[in-house]
Amino acid sequence: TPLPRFPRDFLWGVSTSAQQIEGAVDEDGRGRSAWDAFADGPGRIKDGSDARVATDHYHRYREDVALLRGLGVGAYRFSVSWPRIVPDGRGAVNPAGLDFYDRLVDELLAAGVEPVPTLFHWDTPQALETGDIGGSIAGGGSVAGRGSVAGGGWLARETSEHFAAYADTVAARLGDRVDRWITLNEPAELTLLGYGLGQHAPGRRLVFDALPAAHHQLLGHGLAVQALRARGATNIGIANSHGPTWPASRTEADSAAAALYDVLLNRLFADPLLLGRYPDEELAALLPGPVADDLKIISQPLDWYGINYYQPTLVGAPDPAAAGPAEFGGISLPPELPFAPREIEDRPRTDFGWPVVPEALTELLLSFRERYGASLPPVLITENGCAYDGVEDPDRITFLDAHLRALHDALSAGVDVRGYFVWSLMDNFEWAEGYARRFGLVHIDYRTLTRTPKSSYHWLRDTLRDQARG
Ligand SMILES: O=C(O)[C@H](O)[C@@H](O)[C@H](O)[C@H](O)CO
Repeated sequence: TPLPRFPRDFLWGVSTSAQQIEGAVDEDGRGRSAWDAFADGPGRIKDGSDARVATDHYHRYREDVALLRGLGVGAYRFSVSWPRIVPDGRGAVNPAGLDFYDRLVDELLAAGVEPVPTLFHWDTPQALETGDIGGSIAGGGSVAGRGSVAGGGWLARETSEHFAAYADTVAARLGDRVDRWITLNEPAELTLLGYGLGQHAPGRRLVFDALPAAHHQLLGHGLAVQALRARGATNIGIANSHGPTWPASRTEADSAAAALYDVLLNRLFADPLLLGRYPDEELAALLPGPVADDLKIISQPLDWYGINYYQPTLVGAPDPAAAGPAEFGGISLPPELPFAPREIEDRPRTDFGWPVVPEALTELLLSFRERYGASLPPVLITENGCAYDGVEDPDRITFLDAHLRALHDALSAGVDVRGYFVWSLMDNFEWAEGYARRFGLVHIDYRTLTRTPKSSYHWLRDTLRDQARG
């Protein structure tokens, strides 16, 4: 059966991020990012690769914009590379970096595709992580004539302020042509995987001592909103990762574990923005700085709220009888974590092993309306997608079709959702998984960098044509 009809002004788009597609990491004055440094660490990336070339989008962006035009989407969510614009994360701006996004934005507008930049998608300038300035060097320490300052990346409050200064620089250059802005991508994942478990850059395994990185990202978001508004922006959102948390059983232990997981992965990153408070007093007490004042900055009203949805999480209490530390998604969890994610059974799985649960997207949106009510601005699904191999990808078509129906169910139930962005336009560098996981609508041959639209690309093009016919 054909897809239900979405509103005429529904925003259809696709998403990517700079570190995952651009390549050209040493070109035109770009500084080093935390992911450049992380990928240089042996065994950090499963297939031993790095993002030095990725899909070479930096040189092939015209071809990629032509693929967007061919798809018929109304918008393209990409990210701006902070180290390409401000190589050391603070101080000197790199004009050649801004020139690249000028060219990309002009190419998009000429193709009738709205540019939707994310200011930060995990590629923290390495100099902010290590404190080295004047040419980031892996491993920290200062070299004569180069100097060093407090490092620590998002563990450091300064990084929030440097982020706002960078946001202002980008808005000053692109604000005349960009209407819709995204401050951060998934602060929850960066906090958990980058600072908590060490699975992602910068590779810190601080467990609960990672919490300051959460607060400083949210503060950076708030300060960036102020900077964008000061430049006249009127259409600002964030792209937060969310998914329902299901208790593994009705036992008190499992319910408590699931509730804590939901606080740490969902509510810790939504409540401060939408309710102006942290979901838990004890947790808030662990955070550095004038939290109450910071919350005023963090909770400035947004014009819309972005949700990245992939899957629900089944959570139970750690199994005391378990032989070793709990594992989840190939990540060994620190024993002090009072919860353990469990595998969701009896569901189809993507080639990444993720369960396919479209109805959980409906559940998530209804629960958000329930919890945040009038504090929830219009919603955009800023990412949804799946990893499957092959140019012929019927499973991806089935996945997208089912999630669009689930989204339409939430719309019909009155949730104010205004758009949907597929992750991703093309296969790309899937972080610690390297190039082994393919999320694209367009296949990339990493030897020749040839782009080949997959059957899902054609399906989405026809679907959008059909929707436009109305
Ligand atoms: O959600 C994320 O983790 C990121 O935003 C993307 O960069 C990922 O590549 C995608 O989600 C697939 O995992």
